[in-house]
Amino acid sequence: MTLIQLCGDVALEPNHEDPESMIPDRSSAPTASISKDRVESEAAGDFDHDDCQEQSIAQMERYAIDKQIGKGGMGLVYHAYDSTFDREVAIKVLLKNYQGRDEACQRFFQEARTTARLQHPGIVSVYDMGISDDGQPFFAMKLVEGRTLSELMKTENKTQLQYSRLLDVFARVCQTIAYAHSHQTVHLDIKPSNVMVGAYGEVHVMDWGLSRQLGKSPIELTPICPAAVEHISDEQLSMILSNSKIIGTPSYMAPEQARGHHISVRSDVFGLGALLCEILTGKPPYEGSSFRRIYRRAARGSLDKTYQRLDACDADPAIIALAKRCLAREENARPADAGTIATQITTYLESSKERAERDLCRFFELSMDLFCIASLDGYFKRVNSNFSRVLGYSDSELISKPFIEFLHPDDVQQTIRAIGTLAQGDSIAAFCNRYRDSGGNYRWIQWNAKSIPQDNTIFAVARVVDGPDG
Ligand SMILES: Nc1ncnc2c1ncn2[C@@H]1O[C@H](COP(=O)(O)OP(=O)(O)OP(=O)(O)O)[C@@H](O)[C@H]1O
Repeated sequence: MTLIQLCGDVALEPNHEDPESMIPDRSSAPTASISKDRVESEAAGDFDHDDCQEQSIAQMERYAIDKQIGKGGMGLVYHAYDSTFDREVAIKVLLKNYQGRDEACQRFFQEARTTARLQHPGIVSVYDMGISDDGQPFFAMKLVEGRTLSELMKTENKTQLQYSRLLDVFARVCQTIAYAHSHQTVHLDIKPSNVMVGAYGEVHVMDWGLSRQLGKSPIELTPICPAAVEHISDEQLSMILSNSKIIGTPSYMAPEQARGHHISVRSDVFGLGALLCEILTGKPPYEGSSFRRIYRRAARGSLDKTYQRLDACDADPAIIALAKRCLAREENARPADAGTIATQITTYLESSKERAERDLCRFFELSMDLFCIASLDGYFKRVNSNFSRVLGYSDSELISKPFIEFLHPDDVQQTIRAIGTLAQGDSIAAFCNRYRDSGGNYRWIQWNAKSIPQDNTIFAVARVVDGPDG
């Protein structure tokens, strides 16, 4: 039975109405499974993920396998110890069901080679590849100790601080993809589960298994006839996509990538927009109760609801506009490449930090109070101009000596006790001591302070009072 008719260069007209309404009721349709969540070209097939429960890898001479730490569309990832270099590594092993399939093996090693060729702090280093002692294709790479962006987004609540942290992660992803674009490589599967944030804040773009090397022109695929995917099962759709060499994850896919027209750097630009959309709204551009529904939305570029969702979120309009530009249905309406987005988001983040700093300084200047940031080991790190006005010293004089040197000798012990209280994480309120001014006179100063012990930092606000009782 012929399931599909592949046609020539057919474009799907984006449906600006609710795409769900056009889909016959197939409430019994299976929901997207892991293997179908991502569309793969050569290796797609009858893989059963339950089988990987039974897959293990024998210990190797160089690598001592510890435990499984991840599972992806093509492989299992293990934590291991590399005895040659005395270090921990991650080892990815091709899933058992793909072993013995030449194309799948080639693609697996191609992933290792591409990742190794791209040398950038945002891409894990590949150390080794080969066949394990028990005959399984594997490659060894830097072990990233951290969490995926999708895990981070689930746990982070969206305070302003965490939101700007996620935007920082996004900027780093853009820089990494920009580097890949400058080496004519497109990733084609940008999504939160393919971004890992390490324990020290390092950001890695993972899973270059679907990446492609671009020539001078975009890579042409085999376009899918829209009618072919209207009334078919998820399994049939998987097969059609596989035959058309369509690759990616439908929830995050550019329309031209999903339709099988072609792929270019602007397909990755859409992927970056999809990542930004999930950071801003908590959801990817396309949602649906089944793989088929999500795929159809992607192929049609049914983005009206996505744009509405973005408009309704409480992010800065400049960032919403950037996300919408990246998610433009028409490729030419998107930013030219990841480098352009990296510049825009970095400029935005720097200017918002500068703005926040400027606003803060204006408040400091308006106030008659003394503001300072100090360290728990007894030095001012930063003081506002009121310190100089009140005490007559320059900022550098105040910062260069332990603050205890300015104190009245009778106030030293109780000040040390107050710092002890702050070091425990407790605040102090209306604490008074005397500071010597540049003329040798002592001024009573009343402090309110709190600390962040893990940052070794005290934040304090003070004012001159007539005596300990004000
Ligand atoms: N170098 C690494 N260090 C630590 N953990 C890793 C490393 N590489 C992968 N992992 C973990 O293994 C999981 C599976 O990774 P993998 O690249 O095989 O697939 P994936 O990107 O999650 O899935 P898919 O291939 O289906 O898109 C990751 O989500 C991550 O948690």
